[in-house]
Amino acid sequence: MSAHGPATPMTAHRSPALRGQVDSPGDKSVSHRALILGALAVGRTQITGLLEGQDVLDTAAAMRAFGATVTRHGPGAWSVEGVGVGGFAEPEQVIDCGNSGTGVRLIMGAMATTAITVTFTGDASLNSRPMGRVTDPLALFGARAFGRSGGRLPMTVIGAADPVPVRYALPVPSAQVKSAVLLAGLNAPGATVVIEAEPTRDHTERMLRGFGAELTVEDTPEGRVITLQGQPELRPQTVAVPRDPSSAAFPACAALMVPGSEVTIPGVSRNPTRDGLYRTLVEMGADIAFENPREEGGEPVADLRLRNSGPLHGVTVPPDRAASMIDEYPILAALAATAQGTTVMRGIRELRVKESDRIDAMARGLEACGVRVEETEDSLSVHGCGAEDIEGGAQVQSRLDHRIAMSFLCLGLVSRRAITVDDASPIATSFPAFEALMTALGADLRHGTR
Ligand SMILES: O=C(O)C1=C[C@@H](OP(=O)(O)O)[C@@H](O)[C@H](O)C1
Ligand SMILES: C=C(OP(=O)(O)O)C(=O)O
Repeated sequence: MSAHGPATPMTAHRSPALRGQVDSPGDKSVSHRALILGALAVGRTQITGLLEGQDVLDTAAAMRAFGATVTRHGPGAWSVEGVGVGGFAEPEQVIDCGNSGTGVRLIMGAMATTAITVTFTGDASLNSRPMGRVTDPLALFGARAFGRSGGRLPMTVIGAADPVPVRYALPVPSAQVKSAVLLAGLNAPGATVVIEAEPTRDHTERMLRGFGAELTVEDTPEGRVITLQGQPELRPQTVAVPRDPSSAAFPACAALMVPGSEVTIPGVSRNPTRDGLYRTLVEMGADIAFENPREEGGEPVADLRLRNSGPLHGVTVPPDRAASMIDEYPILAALAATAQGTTVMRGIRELRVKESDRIDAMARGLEACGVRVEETEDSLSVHGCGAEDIEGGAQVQSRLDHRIAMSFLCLGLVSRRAITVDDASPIATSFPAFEALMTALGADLRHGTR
């Protein structure tokens, strides 16, 4: 369970060149899925490299509440004794998913076709996010949901006693919605079909296949058509979680902001549904090498080597890239402030329903640091100042959003005057070692407001 403790301000000061290697954390998306599919398999799944961030710990606690035996054996080494598809027990307590949209939405899907009743809640950020995007398709299976106005948590979901399979075209590009439908489809007889017009991260599809489900993916004029045969017996797996490209983005972009930096980040996922930021950085002129490309745990990975070899230039990021870098726009916006010229990010309306309204959070924070921005409902433009000319000197609100906090702490490493984030504690949801790893590279991060 996660309770939000007292705010812990943190301040970033202009730093010397960042140098060294970063063992960045396990992938958050893959970690949630490994725990949930492990809980739905029959037998013991072994996981290495699990992200031990609060979001994932909350999912682990939830899987225990549904009857799985979840054990930590050492750093990142976990096992899950599953209860089988349809075997979830009704939890005795409210399921608290903390700050995690992925956790709550995937777990709602996983329980929606079992005849149990579950009440979900989260922190103030999660309780303000829309759940109708998940409960609408789950209703087609026969599940019912009763939440607060606007489809918000706390919410009680009554799983379908007699589920029917579903054919569903995603109205928003969302891997969470896609995954919720596929996980619900596991306990429905027959074929559940999800159609996505724009490809989103495909970890659920990859992992379902790995656990022995029959799943096909077809590219058609309508989009990607994913077909899952229901009621398989999932076989336990050994899951090696790759390192998270969304977390690696912070040391990577910090290295590209701080003059003279050279940083290596081994074993980062290069899954093409996640690599939009890295494609964008190359277009901006970044010096990045993707070394030793290989496959680990069913995902392509590579060692990233980044050199700061001068200023980057602004680019226009097209809307069709948004899904492949959806969590990286905050750090890209910070990096764009240090580039020459304007960076235009289009097709990003989904950022408004993340842990915070990330377009607004970045726009207001950047303005407070002396950076000129323009926003629309669906876009953000950042006028770069060059690495040496960001004013900084602001206290920025992190709004219970780990990525906003980390983005401004990275920007503070180059700004003239220090940047404070009012609360760095949300960083522990996805990247608990952020401060330690960044400090080891030479970043000047200090607790408090000075
Ligand atoms: O499926 C996932 O693991 C995730 C999907 C994305 O959310 P949406 O599906 O809402 O775009 C992303 O922002 C989130 O951090 C993780
Ligand atoms: C959007 C994010 O996570 P979630 O939706 O799982 O809260 C994120 O980690 O940036």
